[in-house]
Amino acid sequence: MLKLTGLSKRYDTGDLALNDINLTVPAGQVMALIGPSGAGKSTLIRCVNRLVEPSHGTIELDGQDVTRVRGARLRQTRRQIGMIFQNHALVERLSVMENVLSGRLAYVGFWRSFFRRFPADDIRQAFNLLERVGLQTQFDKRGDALSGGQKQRVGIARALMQQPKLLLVDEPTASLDPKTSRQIMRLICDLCREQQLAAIINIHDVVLAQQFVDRVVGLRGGELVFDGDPKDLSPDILTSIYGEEDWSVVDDDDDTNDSSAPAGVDIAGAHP
Ligand SMILES: Nc1ncnc2c1ncn2[C@@H]1O[C@H](COP(=O)(O)OP(=O)(O)OP(=O)(O)O)[C@@H](O)[C@H]1O
Repeated sequence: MLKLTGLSKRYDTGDLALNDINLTVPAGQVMALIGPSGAGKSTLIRCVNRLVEPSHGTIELDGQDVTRVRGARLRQTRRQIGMIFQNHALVERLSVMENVLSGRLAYVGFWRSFFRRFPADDIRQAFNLLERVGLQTQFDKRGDALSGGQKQRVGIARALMQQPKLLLVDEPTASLDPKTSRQIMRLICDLCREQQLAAIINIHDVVLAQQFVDRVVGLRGGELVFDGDPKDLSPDILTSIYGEEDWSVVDDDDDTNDSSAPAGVDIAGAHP
């Protein structure tokens, strides 16, 4: 479980990127973080993995205050947080298997991993994860020989190799086609539920998020302006997050707008 209490961040430039954010994400819950550009989504994620130092407030992971830990404790904390990136961040010249095993780097140490001496259990776990993400037959392919969707699956398997308590996911579908985007969102959400991981997904595609996540949090100007069920994202609430827009206008070429959208909510075409 992740708990943020009174989390604020003011950058040296004077920008107040987060203002008194209070949030609890229980194990197994997938939360989408939405909001316009500059709302503070990346800052929140960076505070949690401690790439950015919060100005005020606390961050607790499974009851442990990780807000100001340093050195070995910071490394231990980061081990518990799996990251999935928009650009996959694979080592392109390494194989799929080597990329997945690199998720164990923080556990096995540099020299052992440098000589590729991973324990047999790690290799077994990597094969299991590759099977789970549908890449078991591609384990010896180089990273640069994969499609965008396949790279993202490797990124997911690598994050899970860490055996994290929390997943932080940054725009996982930004460069993917609509069908692959849905498959990747479904995979991430299913895995979080199966493995009882808390997850925060920073995502711009509101319709896609609504179809898969358990909860949506909306930020605007560093403030939390919505925290609720995806099906409660009404046009009024979307306006409170993103500002004035005619949310009922449907784009003809909007492939993600399908009948599986939550019933009773007019979210059609809600692509801010
Ligand atoms: N390193 C930094 N130094 C100073 N100000 C920053 C820094 N990073 C972000 N900001 C400011 O903090 C605010 C929140 O930015 P942030 O990147 O967290 O927003 P975001 O919601 O992730 O935006 P986007 O969707 O465009 O990625 C903005 O006003 C931004 O200009």
